[in-house]
Amino acid sequence: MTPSARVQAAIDLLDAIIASARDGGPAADTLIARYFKERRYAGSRDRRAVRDHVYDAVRRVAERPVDGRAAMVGLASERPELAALFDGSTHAPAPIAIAETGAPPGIVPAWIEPLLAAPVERNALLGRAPVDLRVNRLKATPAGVAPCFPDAVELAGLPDALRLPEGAPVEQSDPWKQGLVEVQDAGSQLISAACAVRPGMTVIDLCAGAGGKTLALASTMAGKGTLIAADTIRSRLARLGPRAERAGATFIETLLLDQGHEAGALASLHGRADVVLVDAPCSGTGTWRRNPEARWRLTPARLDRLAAEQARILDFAAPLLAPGGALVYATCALTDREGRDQVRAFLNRHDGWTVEPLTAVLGRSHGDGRLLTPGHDGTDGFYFARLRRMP
Ligand SMILES: C[S@@+](CC[C@H](N)C(=O)[O-])C[C@H]1O[C@@H](n2cnc3c(N)ncnc32)[C@H](O)[C@@H]1O
Repeated sequence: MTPSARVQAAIDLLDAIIASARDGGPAADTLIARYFKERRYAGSRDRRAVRDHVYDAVRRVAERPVDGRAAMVGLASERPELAALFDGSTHAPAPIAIAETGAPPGIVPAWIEPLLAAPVERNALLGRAPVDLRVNRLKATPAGVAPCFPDAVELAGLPDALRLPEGAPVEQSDPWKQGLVEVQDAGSQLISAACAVRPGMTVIDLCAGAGGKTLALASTMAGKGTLIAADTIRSRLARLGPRAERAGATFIETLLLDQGHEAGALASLHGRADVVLVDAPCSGTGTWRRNPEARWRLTPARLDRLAAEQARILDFAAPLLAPGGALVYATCALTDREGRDQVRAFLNRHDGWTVEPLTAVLGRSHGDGRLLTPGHDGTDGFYFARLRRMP
């Protein structure tokens, strides 16, 4: 592909990404993979160049652009060498008209800006994310694994964490293939640690997804006790199976819930759990550095639906706790509505609960819980709180 044809390919892909964000379709990574599967003539350098154009354009724009050309023309307005590739030659984009300015730059969509928690450093939301590893204590120790990753640095206060530079190809390494390590953001590791699980406990990970945090809980529980991973999406829970096998976490049970009718499947667990983790579905505002196009997907109506769902999940989670048990609420969201205010509203709706102060190495105290941000902590953004059901 010529350099100009790569720019046109990026424009075509951006068109697809914009439509998908508007209509709730597949993620950008999936669309890019599909695009190149159908275009075998593109070599690895073409693919890398097109992908870089696409993500540079996505990262640069906060509001969903009208089309892919507007996104790329906006990027070209800051890069003369890119603007020169709009030359109208075969497979190239048409020249940029004098009045054509492209999509304006921005970090946070204007409507979300006032909803973000006040301490959030807006400028750091689109920074580069490192690769964090969690050592799986079921199979390894940090001291045993560290020599396999000479570039890794330890993270103070997170004894099982190792940090590698952005893009490190961990999944090709033997320790990953053998289940000695998992890729997991340090913020997620901190939330699992806030659950303070111990071997022998009964623990429910109520929004387990593909089990990132379930596996961390399994590691701390040393394979002893009851650990239930529940979710409403079968395909996500199915991804936990092979991961758990690789990690040697064979004691995990999975529970598929029926959206809107969760209470039935959970009835036999009422009053039994020592710890319930609610890692709720959320706006993902804390993970924009990994999914920058998520900014183009979120709408006020979607945020309303998410906030209502978070409250509903908390309400059916609460009866699962044994007296004295701990409910840990977490979201990778940085809006107060989904974090601080959601926890306060739960405490206002339910009698018999107390807040447990969290003294983590990272984050800041915010409302009844803790706020982690990319700018302050170098992790993805999270809000989490630990609540205890009074005995
Ligand atoms: C933030 S993700 C969980 C990520 C996961 N805990 C991890 O660490 O990888 C939220 C999950 O909640 C699930 N979910 C959505 N509504 C739910 C409900 N009503 N009950 C249980 N899980 C739900 C979603 O399918 C999604 O997998």
